[in-house]
Order: sequence, then C-alpha cells, then structure tokens
Amino acid sequence: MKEILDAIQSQTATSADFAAMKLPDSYRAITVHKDEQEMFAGLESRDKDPRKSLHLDDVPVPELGPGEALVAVMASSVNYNSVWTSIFEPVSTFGFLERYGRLSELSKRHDLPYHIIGSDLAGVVLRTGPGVNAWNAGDEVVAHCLSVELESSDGHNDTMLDPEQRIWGFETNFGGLAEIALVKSNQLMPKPDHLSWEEAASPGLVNSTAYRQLVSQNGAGMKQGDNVLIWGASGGLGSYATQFALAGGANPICVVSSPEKADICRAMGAEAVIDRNAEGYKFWKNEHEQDPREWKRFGKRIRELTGGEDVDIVFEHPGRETFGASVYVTRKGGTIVTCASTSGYNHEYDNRYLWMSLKRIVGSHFANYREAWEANRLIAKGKIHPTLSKVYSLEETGQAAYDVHRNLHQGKVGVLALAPEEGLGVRDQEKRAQHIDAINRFRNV
Ligand SMILES: C/C=C/C(=O)SCCNC(=O)CCNC(=O)[C@H](O)C(C)(C)COP(=O)(O)OP(=O)(O)OC[C@H]1O[C@@H](n2cnc3c(N)ncnc32)[C@H](O)[C@@H]1OP(=O)(O)O
Ligand SMILES: NC(=O)C1=CN([C@@H]2O[C@H](COP(=O)(O)OP(=O)(O)OC[C@H]3O[C@@H](n4cnc5c(N)ncnc54)[C@H](OP(=O)(O)O)[C@@H]3O)[C@@H](O)[C@H]2O)C=CC1
Repeated sequence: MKEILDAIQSQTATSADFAAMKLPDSYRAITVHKDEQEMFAGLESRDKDPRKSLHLDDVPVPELGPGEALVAVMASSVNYNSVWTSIFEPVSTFGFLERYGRLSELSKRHDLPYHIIGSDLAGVVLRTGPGVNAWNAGDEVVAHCLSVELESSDGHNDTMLDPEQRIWGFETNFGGLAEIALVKSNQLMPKPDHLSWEEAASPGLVNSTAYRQLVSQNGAGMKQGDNVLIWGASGGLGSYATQFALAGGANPICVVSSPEKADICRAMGAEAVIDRNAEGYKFWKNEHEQDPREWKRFGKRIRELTGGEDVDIVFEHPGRETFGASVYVTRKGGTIVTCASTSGYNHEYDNRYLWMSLKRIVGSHFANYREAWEANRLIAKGKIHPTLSKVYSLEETGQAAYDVHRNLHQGKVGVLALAPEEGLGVRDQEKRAQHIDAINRFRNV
C-alpha cells in the first residue's frame, strides 16, 4: 500500500507505473458484520449507535471483472445511507447483497458475511478490467454511486430505471469507506483539480441527487425565479440544493434548526431562512394527528419571506414529520419532489390540497451517469462548491456516522482513507485561490 501511496503523491508516476505495481492481498475497510444484524433489536432508532456496528477490518482485494475498476481511495465521505446500513434500518443491507449475489457468477462476489460500505470516493485508478477503454491506471477520479447492469431495455432512456439499478456501497459490496474500492468504470468521473482529496470526495452522492431532484427534467425541473422550499438547507442534500437554487436564479427558502445553520445559509447567499427550532413548528399534535394550523402558520411565514408568494417547489427528504406541511404550502400547480423519509416513510397529507390545487408529488432517487457528470462538472468549474465541515480518519468512521445520525454535523463529513493528511491532491492552485472562501465556508462551524 505504501508503494501505491508514494506513487500517487509523487505526481510523476505514469499510467504504466501504476499498471505494473503489485496490488496488496488485503486492505483496510469499514464494514458491518452479517452476524450482528440483530444487535440493535428492540432499541429506538436514535439509540442505535454506529460506533458499535461499524468495524475497521482487513479484507481481501476482490477479483476484478469486465467493465470494472479497482481504485485506490484517498478519501471518502459519510452519507446517510451508511447511517442506515450501520443501524440496519429500514432493512439490513445484507438482503441486498444476497439478492445481487443471485444474479450472476460475477455478482456472487458481493454476497459476503461482511459489507464494505461507502458511496463516495476520490482516488486513483489502479487496474481496469476487460472492456474498459475510457479510463486508465493512474487517472485521478471521483466515483458516483449508480451501479447498473443495463441488460434490460428498461434502463436505456434513463439508467436510474434499470431493473438492476443499485447504489454502490449500499446495495453492493466493496464501497468507498476503504483503502481500495471496486466500481464499474461507468461510475468514474474526473476529479476536480482545484480540490483536495477529501473535498473532492464529499459532494458526489448528495450533489448528484440534489441535481436530479431539483434541476433535472427528471426531477422538479427548476427554473429562474422559482421559490424553492429547502428542508435541511445546510445538511448534505440541502447545502447543494441551496447552491443550485441560487446559481439557477431561483429563490431558496431555507429551513434549518439553529442560528449557526441559518448563518451558513446566509453566507451561501440565501436571504429567506427559517429556523424551525426557534419558531417552534409542531406539525404533529401527537403520533397520529397533524395540526393544520401549524401548516398554515408555516405557510404564512413563507409568504412573509417571499412578499406574499407560495413555493413552486418543495425539496423534500425529512418525510413523515414534514410532508403534510410540504404539500400544504406548495403553490397551485407546484411540485413536491421527494427522495427520502428520514423521520418515517409512512407519510400522511391532506389530499384535497393536492388534487384541488393540481400539485404533483415527484419521486426522485440518486441520478443517472449524465446527471452525475453534469453535477460534477459544476463542481469542477467552481460554480458549485463542496460543503465539507469536518474530516475524520478511517478509524473514526463510527464517530463520523454517529455525528450524522444525531444531526450534530453541518454540510458533509469527510473521511481520509489512504490520504495521510488533509489538503493533499490539489492540482490547480490558481483556480482554488479564486474560490477558497466558498470552498471553506462550512469548515469548523
Ligand atoms: C443514493 C442514496 C440513497 C439513499 O440514501 S435512499 C435512503 C436509504 N434507502 C432506503 O431506506 C431504502 C431501503 N430499501 C427498502 O426498504 C426496500 O428495498 C424497498 C421497500 C424499497 C423494497 O422492498 P423489497 O422487499 O426489497 O422489494 P419488493 O419490490 O417489495 O420485492 C419483494 C417481492 O415482491 C415482488 N413484487 C414487487 N412488486 C410487485 C407487484 N407490483 N406485484 C406483485 N409482486 C411484486 C418482487 O418481485 C419480489 O419478489 P421476489 O421476492 O419473489 O423476488
Ligand atoms: N434517494 C436518494 O438518492 C438519496 C436519499 N438521501 C436520504 O435523504 C436524507 C437526508 O440526507 P442528507 O441530506 O445527506 O442528510 P443530513 O443529515 O446531512 O441532512 C438532513 C437535514 O435534514 C434536516 N432534518 C432532519 N430531520 C428533520 C425533521 N424531522 N424535520 C425537518 N428537518 C429535518 C436536518 O436539518 P436541520 O436540523 O437544520 O433542519 C438535517 O441537517 C437521508 O434519509 C438520506 O438517506 C440522501 C441522498 C440521496
């Protein structure tokens, strides 16, 4: 592993040097264990502690198949899907690995008693499998997390619709929270050259998801002037949704839960910010009954901030707790676009406000390769910036996931894999200097 790291850091090693390098037999990776799937049975979600279920193990390097690449991972990031895996909710991810394992001889590799998690990476290609022509050993890359087989016609208009669509490092094995990762080569994209490894590794999953959900015609198709209500506007998804709204000439109405988070939204350029904690919205009277008066109070507050307008788009992901309010506050003909249900997946809303006002609920999930590429291109051009707040070592991934589970973080939390320290891997200092304040905006707040 030292030889690989030295070659990466030398910046002079050629593709041939990387290709000639002997791969190690094993590498360090963050895993959950199949025999621990029931370890949190009977506990409340918030009491399930990722620090207990996430392990740092030595694992063998997987066999490389056609169309695949092995990547030396310099840095990765924590996504909420890794939190779900670590608390075995809403389902254990070993079920996904078993199902994938039944597909083919090659996919059997994924069905193991351990699951190497992680759906982001920045690093360097070490080996490519047969049929890979677009990428070579030595390429500096980031990887998006869409894994598709594309054997059926269903996915050929929009690869997210492939029946064998999976999220790498969540529904597949050999993820990015590790020193080496196995990806399909059509997950690879160029690493933005003005960013460090950990900065480059942090936007991938959430940036691509927010792009499809808000900007793409497959999602809400946001346009100039739209009022966009963004839940968790300084969180993983929300910090990119806020940037897309601002960059696209829309008007974000950012919802957050503390003055510090409100300040971050203002620093990004948002003017309309709601501190849901300070304003004390309580959309549910009790476990079974919502309070429409609270929806209305929330809607009035939005109208105050917009000069009397309602929202064209709601960027939804908290789910059960907020969904009734989201449907209510959307303007006539507007769109509620949802990609998650962090607070519960059985949503309730008053359907009269949907059909009578011709609103639409749109489901959105990750992004196809083209959408992920376009989202990464905006990062590379310095139009959208990473929102990295804190960086942990691979050993500390349990704590990093705990922070995200408990909503103690801002923006994105990074993890160093092979990178020995932060700040390495920047290739274009001039471009970096132009954007340095925006790149550091979420740091240590
Ligand atoms: C990029 C980051 C993203 C995120 O962070 S997202 C947030 C994290 N992700 C999640 O929380 C999602 C976790 N996933 C799940 O909870 C489950 O994954 C699903 C609920 C999404 C699906 O459940 P399942 O049981 O895996 O799938 P079924 O479709 O219900 O399949 C079970 C059997 O039911 C059959 N079936 C499906 N649709 C129908 C139908 N319309 N009529 C009759 N049968 C149906 C199937 O074929 C299959 O059958 P057979 O077991 O024999 O293979
Ligand atoms: N389908 C897909 O492709 C994807 C789905 N997801 C899912 O989206 C969800 C969010 O992910 P991500 O943004 O990375 O997570 P983060 O935890 O980084 O951010 C979510 C933010 O949502 C806000 N929030 C949390 N709970 C509530 C609540 N009950 N009511 C209102 N606001 C709430 C919090 O902000 P504050 O406290 O400031 O209000 C929090 O910062 C997760 O469930 C994740 O699995 C994520 C990426 C892709």
